[in-house]
Amino acid sequence: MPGAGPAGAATMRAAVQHRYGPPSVLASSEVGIPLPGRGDVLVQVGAAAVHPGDYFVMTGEPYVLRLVFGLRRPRHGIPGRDLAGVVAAVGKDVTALRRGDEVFGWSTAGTLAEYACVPADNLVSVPADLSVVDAAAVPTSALTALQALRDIANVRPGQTVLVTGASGGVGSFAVQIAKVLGAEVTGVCSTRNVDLVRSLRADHVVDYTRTDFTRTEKRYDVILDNVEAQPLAAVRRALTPTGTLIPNSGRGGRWLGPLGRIVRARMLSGFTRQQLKPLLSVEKRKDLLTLADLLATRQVTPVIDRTYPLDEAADALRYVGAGHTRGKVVVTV
Ligand SMILES: NC(=O)C1=CN([C@@H]2O[C@H](COP(=O)(O)OP(=O)(O)OC[C@H]3O[C@@H](n4cnc5c(N)ncnc54)[C@H](OP(=O)(O)O)[C@@H]3O)[C@@H](O)[C@H]2O)C=CC1
Repeated sequence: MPGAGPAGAATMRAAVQHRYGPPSVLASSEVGIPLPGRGDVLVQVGAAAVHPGDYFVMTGEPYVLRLVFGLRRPRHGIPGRDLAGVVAAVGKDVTALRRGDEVFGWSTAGTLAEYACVPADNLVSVPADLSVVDAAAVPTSALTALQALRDIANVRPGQTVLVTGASGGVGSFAVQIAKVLGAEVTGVCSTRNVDLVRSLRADHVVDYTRTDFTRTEKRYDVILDNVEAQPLAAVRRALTPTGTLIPNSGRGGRWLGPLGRIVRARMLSGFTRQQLKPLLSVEKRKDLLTLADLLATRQVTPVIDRTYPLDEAADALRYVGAGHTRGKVVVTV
């Protein structure tokens, strides 16, 4: 897009993949700057977070993902969903944002690049004093945690909530959001992350290398299981009689995986509707605004594990794919 890039450049740097595969399929390339449609915003990307979900989409495994993202090769050559940056240009119908605004939000793909085209409805203003890296870390993971705890589990003050993978991208937000909702929170993590999870205001921390939470006497009203290291039936033992378990390992695809497991568990293991609920999180602008408030008032603070420059996006995805991140991994552009 002539005029949008620096000195009117029409091309940009991006992490591009032409086929499914390991992180080495991602190559730093020069490509055309996308053109914003009528309701779109062209964002000059400052930072873009990467998720386990981005890793699965890059590899094209499990295969069922290819039904959505392209059968033979990825439909979107540039991966990446979450971003923060500055508005470089707006489409004809966009009135709420203007060139120069600092924004964060999500796209279906294409954020691992110098510029990304995003529907204006997917973006909100970055709260004052929040860095571009912190803002990019928020959208998908924090929205997932918020919707799981507030909307699906309907967490109420005084309830007991257990979060597995409490040191990870979703878990580190979930611990903080459960506290905001007034719950008594237990985070499950490894020894090296105990202090981190305590610093997120967890009331109790279970080190899974020493204690199996499914084998203690303690019972929880809500369990958000971001790891699914134990079978659902074992985790059910740790629920109160009216408790709710939300599995969220992302295994088998974002929606098909949880739905498949829940149908099987309900049919074969006698889980009730109340005991087991699928997490089908959907990005909503009003939830992003809620999160912007929580960030502005410092009730929620992103945890950043590592940042990588755009040219090393493959290394960022390799690291995320290994599954041991502490908070979020962000690519800076
Ligand atoms: N439904 C949705 O919309 C979304 C789903 N997801 C899914 O949620 C899952 C979690 O995502 P995310 O938080 O980003 O993942 P991360 O990779 O960021 O975090 C995983 C964390 O879990 C810890 N961990 C590993 N094994 C255990 C264990 N047995 N018990 C407790 N903690 C453990 C890891 O640390 P260590 O190994 O050091 O213990 C790491 O900190 C993913 O599978 C992802 O696909 C994510 C975003 C959206």
